[in-house]
Amino acid sequence: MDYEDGPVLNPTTTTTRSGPPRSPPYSQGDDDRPSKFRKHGSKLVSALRSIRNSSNASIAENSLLSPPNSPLGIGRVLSAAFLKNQLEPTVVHRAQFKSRPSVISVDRGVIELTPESSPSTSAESSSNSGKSSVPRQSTGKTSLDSKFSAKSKVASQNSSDNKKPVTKQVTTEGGSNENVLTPIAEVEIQAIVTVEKAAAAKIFFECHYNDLTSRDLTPRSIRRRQLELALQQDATLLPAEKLEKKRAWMRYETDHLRETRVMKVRSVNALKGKDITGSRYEVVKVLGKGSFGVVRLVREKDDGDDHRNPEHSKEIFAMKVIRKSDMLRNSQEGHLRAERDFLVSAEGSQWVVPLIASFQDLNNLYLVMDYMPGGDFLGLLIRDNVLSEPVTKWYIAEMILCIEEAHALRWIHRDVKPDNFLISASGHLKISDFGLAFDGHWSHDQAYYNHHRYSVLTKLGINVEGDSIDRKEGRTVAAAINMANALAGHKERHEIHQSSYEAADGILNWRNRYTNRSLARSVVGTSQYMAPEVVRGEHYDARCDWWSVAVILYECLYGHTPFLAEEGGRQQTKMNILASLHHKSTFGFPHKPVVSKRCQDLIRGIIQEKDSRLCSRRYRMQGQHSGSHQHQDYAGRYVYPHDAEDIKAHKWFKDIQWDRLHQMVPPFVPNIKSMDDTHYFDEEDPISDFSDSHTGSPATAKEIDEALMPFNREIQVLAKSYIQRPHDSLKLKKVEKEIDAFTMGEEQKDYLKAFVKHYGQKERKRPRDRLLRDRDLAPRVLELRKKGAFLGYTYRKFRPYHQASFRGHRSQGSGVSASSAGKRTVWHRARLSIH
Ligand SMILES: Nc1ncnc2c1ncn2[C@@H]1O[C@H](COP(=O)(O)OP(=O)(O)OP(=O)(O)O)[C@@H](O)[C@H]1O
Repeated sequence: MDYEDGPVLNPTTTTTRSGPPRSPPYSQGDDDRPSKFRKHGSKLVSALRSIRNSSNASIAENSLLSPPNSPLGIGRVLSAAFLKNQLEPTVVHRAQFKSRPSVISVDRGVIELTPESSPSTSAESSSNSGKSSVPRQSTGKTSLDSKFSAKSKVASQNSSDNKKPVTKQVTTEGGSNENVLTPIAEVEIQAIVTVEKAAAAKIFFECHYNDLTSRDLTPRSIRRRQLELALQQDATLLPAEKLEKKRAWMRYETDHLRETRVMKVRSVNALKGKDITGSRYEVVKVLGKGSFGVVRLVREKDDGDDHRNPEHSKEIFAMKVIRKSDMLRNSQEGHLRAERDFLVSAEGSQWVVPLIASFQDLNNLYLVMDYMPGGDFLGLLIRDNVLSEPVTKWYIAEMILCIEEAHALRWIHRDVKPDNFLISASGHLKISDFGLAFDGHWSHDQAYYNHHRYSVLTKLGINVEGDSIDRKEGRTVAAAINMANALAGHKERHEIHQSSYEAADGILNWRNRYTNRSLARSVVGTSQYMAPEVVRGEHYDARCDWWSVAVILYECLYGHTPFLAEEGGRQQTKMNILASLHHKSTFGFPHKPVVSKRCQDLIRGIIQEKDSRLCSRRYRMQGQHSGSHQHQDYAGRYVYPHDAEDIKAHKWFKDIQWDRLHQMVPPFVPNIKSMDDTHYFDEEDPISDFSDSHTGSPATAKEIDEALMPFNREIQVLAKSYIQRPHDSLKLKKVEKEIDAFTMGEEQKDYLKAFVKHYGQKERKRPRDRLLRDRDLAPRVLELRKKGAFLGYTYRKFRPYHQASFRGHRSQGSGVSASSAGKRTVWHRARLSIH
């Protein structure tokens, strides 16, 4: 998939570098310090206190944070507080805080305070007291700017003692003074640590209260209504039986609440490294691999917790494991949150792969889903090359219903392609991979996360150096302008406006009202299936998903996609897409296989510019009706429910019974022998699990020598040289070719290849985020983000043990249970031929 080409994040204005050297904010006495800075100091501590308190109380994932009875009420109060926090600094009302609390103390277990009158390692405190053991000049160079601004960097290099530990006096909350040794470089890092933590706290609270206040009904109340409706309509039950069912339901709800709380506590423990949540699942096989990590087939381990439901613990699931560090380096937080949020909001849908749970530990995010044993639709296309028209029609019809389901929830998928439709045990399709799906909400926009972090750093005048390329680029005027523009864009999108505050009806909605339209232009998707408006980076809407369906329809019938360029790569493919609309020669139908005129007419109807594209006429009339924004997503894009009405009404689909499709037997039903049958996922080369690759501490020389013992010296030297250079997949292929040319047995060659893969370092992409490119800061910042960036990720699906009798009318779980597999009727053994 192609991810958004977002700006590479360079947080600080390079103008700081080229402009006159700033006075280091910490280098002057309190009286000289700009009031703006003082305010930020208390703001930071206030935010920090909230994160500290929150982590103590496990608020992040823990129900101890459970809001008071009236979420709307508390939401308003809290959001007003957030808003205020942006408009003016938070005041720390604590009588004993006569001085500005030190950011140094922030990362310690206890909040410590540095009185401005006390001597300190920081220039600020030394200048205040004049009693510091460190002379004023040298401490001046150790201010925040000393690391981050070019000029003071030179000064700091000249200072021989700027990295030496010096004595700092701190006052604890109890008021006692103590001397602490703090290296000066650490002071600088601590400031960034504080900003990171404050940002994580703000992001968590804003997302949490947005979630609570943005919906009228809780999932629990929806479930209760569904139950009451079902019981009301069931004339076969006696009143006493209905009462018993209600009581049973209450017990399930109580169990669900408790188990959700347990999961959240486990996630909090896992973040502290006390529990490896993923290890509660036994890995059966690796099903697939993507840009994110891996999808594994897993079996829940029987940990003895669940005595009431012995069946429950034996279930098989597909678990998507997403490595946090890769995603953070690639600035994918917005996408990851979007994927999880979409799957949560699609609970109960029969056309979306059901999410069972989501959680995290220190290194990974986990999405546990129903296992789709039939593999993905691409696998089916690969096996059969071309499909007949009736079979194609069936699958395209199901794809249409899948996409309509996402649109009904006001989400655009943006990456519709055969690999993203999975085949369930019963043979029906379900749509998956919402990694690029978007509803335009601010919490799914990466710029929101960047803004929270970098706006404070910029205000504090902290200039992050980044890597050598940043340092080189930082000197060019163009880079400075780019940077200023990128920051201005984020600011506009995510900073609160005074007027919006005054006019606010629901304060937590302010970001959505001010969301920049540019959000609706990001170029994402897989090029072959991309609609022309997406390729051009124009404002697009849900109609882009229908274009992709027409491309798949063509592919099913002809065995290849219409615009794929054999030479020229992605760029040429995109050119072909654009050219197809103007030059008939670039888009036509091959003579073979023979395809009906009706079908070709349908494809032609959809392969059109969006304004004349076949789907729903409502798009053409958009904005003409009052209240039409009810069909717009948060970024202002139009997404209508049931928006394939014109496609469904096309003559080619005349014989499709749209309402009954999900009850009918599909043309291909997976032939599965057991509930963990994975033969539809079998690959020639087994997919390696990322936990197999060497990611921990580097192997010792002894380990490497031992691994190479079976080879002669010449091969040993060569093999060692291979693992010294970091490799990407291209380089690895080259190395493997070289190994193939060795005169040795095939087994030995395979061993050597495995050796290089295992011990060799993977070449890392340059992180998009400048903080994560800075050699000194990156490890610390990454660790913090791994802990704090995904708070609130935990989710557990409501699954009463005897679901069948209570299942809501939309729900159609297709999970494959070990003990129930034999009894299920959905396991149609007869595999129909699809030729
Ligand atoms: N619920 C599931 N059941 C069975 N297999 C699954 C399931 N979810 C994912 N897979 C397999 O894992 C593969 C990768 O999953 P997914 O599409 O979510 O990853 P991705 O990296 O986001 O994909 P891409 O990089 O192609 O966009 C799928 O193509 C499919 O083969």
